[in-house]
Amino acid sequence: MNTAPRDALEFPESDRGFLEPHLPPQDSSAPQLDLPFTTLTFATSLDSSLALSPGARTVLSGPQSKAMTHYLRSRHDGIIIGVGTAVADDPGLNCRITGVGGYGQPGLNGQPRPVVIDPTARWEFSDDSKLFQLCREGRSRPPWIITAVEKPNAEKQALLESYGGRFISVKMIRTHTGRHQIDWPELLVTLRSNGLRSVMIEGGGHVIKSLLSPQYMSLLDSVIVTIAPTWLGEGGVVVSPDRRFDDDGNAISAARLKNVRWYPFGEDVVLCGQIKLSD
Ligand SMILES: NC(=O)c1ccc[n+]([C@@H]2O[C@H](COP(=O)([O-])OP(=O)(O)OC[C@H]3O[C@@H](n4cnc5c(N)ncnc54)[C@H](O)[C@@H]3O)[C@@H](O)[C@H]2O)c1
Ligand SMILES: Nc1nc(=O)c(N)c(NC[C@H](O)[C@H](O)[C@H](O)COP(=O)(O)O)[nH]1
Repeated sequence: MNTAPRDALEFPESDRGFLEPHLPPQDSSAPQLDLPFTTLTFATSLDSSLALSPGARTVLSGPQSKAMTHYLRSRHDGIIIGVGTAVADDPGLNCRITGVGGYGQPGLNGQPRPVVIDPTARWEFSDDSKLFQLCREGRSRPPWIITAVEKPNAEKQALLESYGGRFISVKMIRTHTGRHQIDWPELLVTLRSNGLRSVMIEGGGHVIKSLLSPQYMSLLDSVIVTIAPTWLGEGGVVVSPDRRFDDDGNAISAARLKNVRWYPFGEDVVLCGQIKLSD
C-alpha cells in the first residue's frame, strides 16, 4: 500500500451510514439504466450563497463536511461543474479520502471523472491548472469538457488529450437571455454511455439553477446540501431558481424536497432529500 499524502482526508465509517440511502447503489447487480444516478450537492450559507462573488473561491464547509463531500466524490463515477467554477476555483475535483487511488492506493479507484460544462470552450487551462497537476501525480482522472464548440482550439485540445482528457461536443440551445442551455437528459445519457453510472453535480449557481427548473428537476435522484452557519452578505452567488406560478397566476415555491433528513456535522448541518415532484 502506498503512503497517503499529507493532505489526505479521513471520513470515519461511523459517519457513513446516514448517507447510504442517499447514494448510488453499490450493488453491481443493480439494474443498468440509461441515465446515471444523479446527486445534486453543494455547500451554502444561511443567505443561500455558494460564494462571496462569482469569481471568488469561498470556503463554506468545515473540516468534517468537507471530508463528507470528498467521500461523496468517491461514491460517484463523475463530478460535474460549470466553467464559472472551473475559472473561479481552479479546482482539483478529485477525492482525497485515505484509501482511494492516489491516496494510499495505486491506480485511480475511487477517483471520479471531472466533467466541466463549457459551452464556448473559454476555460484557459494549462499544465499549471490544479487538475492537471493532480493528473501528473496520479491523483485525479483527466477531465471531459462538454462544449457547444464543434472544433475547439487545437492547442487546448492537444494539451487536454495529452493527459487523456477530451472535449465532447454537444448541441446546446440559446435561451431568450442569450445563455447556452444544455439538454440535461441528453448530457446524462451521453455520460452514461461513456461509462459513468453515477454523477454528482457540485455547481455553481447557474448549473444548480438550471437543474432546479421544472423541466429538469426530475432528473435528480438525490440532493445533499451542506449548510454553513454564516451569512455571506449581498453580492454572493445565490442559489435561487426562477419563480413558478400556478394555473391562476399565483406564485408557488420553485422546488421542494421530500424524505428529508438533517444531520449535524461539526458546526454545519447536512440536509439530504429528494426532489418532490408535483402529483
Ligand atoms: N459552495 C459550493 O458548494 C460551490 C460549488 C460550486 C461552485 N461554487 C462557486 O460558485 C461560483 C461559480 O458559480 P457560477 O454560477 O458563476 O458559475 P457555474 O459554475 O454555474 O458556471 C457558469 C457557466 O457554466 C455554463 N453553464 C452553466 N449551466 C449551464 C447550462 N445549464 N447549460 C449550458 N451551460 C451552462 C455557462 O457557460 C455558464 O456561464 C464560484 O465562485 C464557485 O466558487 C460554490
Ligand atoms: N462542499 C463544498 N464546500 C465548500 O465550502 C465549497 N467551496 C465547495 N465548492 C465546490 C466547488 O466545486 C469547488 O470548485 C471545489 O470544492 C474545489 O475544491 P477542490 O479543489 O476540488 O477540493 N464545496
